[in-house]
Amino acid sequence: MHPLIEGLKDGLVVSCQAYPGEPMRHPETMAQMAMAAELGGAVGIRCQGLADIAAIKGQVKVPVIGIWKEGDEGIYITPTLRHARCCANAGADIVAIDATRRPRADGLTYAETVRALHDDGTLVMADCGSFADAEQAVEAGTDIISTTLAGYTGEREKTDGPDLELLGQMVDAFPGVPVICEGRIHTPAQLAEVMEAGAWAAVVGTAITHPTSITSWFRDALPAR
Ligand SMILES: CC(=O)N[C@H](C=O)[C@@H](O)[C@H](O)[C@H](O)COP(=O)(O)O
Repeated sequence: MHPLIEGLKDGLVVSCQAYPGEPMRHPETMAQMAMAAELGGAVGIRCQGLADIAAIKGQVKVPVIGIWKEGDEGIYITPTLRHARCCANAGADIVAIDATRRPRADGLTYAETVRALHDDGTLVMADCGSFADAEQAVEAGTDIISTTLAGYTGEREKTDGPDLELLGQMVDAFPGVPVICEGRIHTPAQLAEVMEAGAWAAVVGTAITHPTSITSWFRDALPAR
């Protein structure tokens, strides 16, 4: 296994993303967020967009998992080989890509995309939405598989917390392949649960780095006014 992936074992990766139109959507702000997460013990940073990848890579020592989102429906997480190569060129140590079985905009199959990235020497993380996606990703020799898209592609119910069932299926079926649990881990207790379920590492985003969502969780606990 690549030492960089070995280094993520039993660790917390923090996803630092601000969405289009949001006040914190600025590479310097995201780099500050990433540095703060690193100080808190993150073993890796996941981030979005070429400017953020470059800014964060210049500031943190831990590995950077880069994605490039284009739109917000269909295949939008690093949708093509070109997007993935740009992430790698911007400095990402690992590039996460959509690993669903849906047709890709550049006409390449998922396996062809992974092959081209491996030929470049790029490590690939498969953002899966179902067990069948994970099977395809493993067959293609992907370096890391994850539950990132569970609940977002219509194949799995959107669970309140992390999709523990899918995580368990992936861990059982693919021993030897690092499985990252990502998506809706909102509390330290949930993080402990996914690690106990066999996750190689976990990615937490919203609950650490999205103050607008966190504020709304607290606001929703207030009495009606
Ligand atoms: C589905 C999708 O587009 N997920 C994105 C992938 O990068 C991000 O919006 C999430 O914040 C990230 O996966 C971390 O998950 P959570 O924020 O739930 O901890």
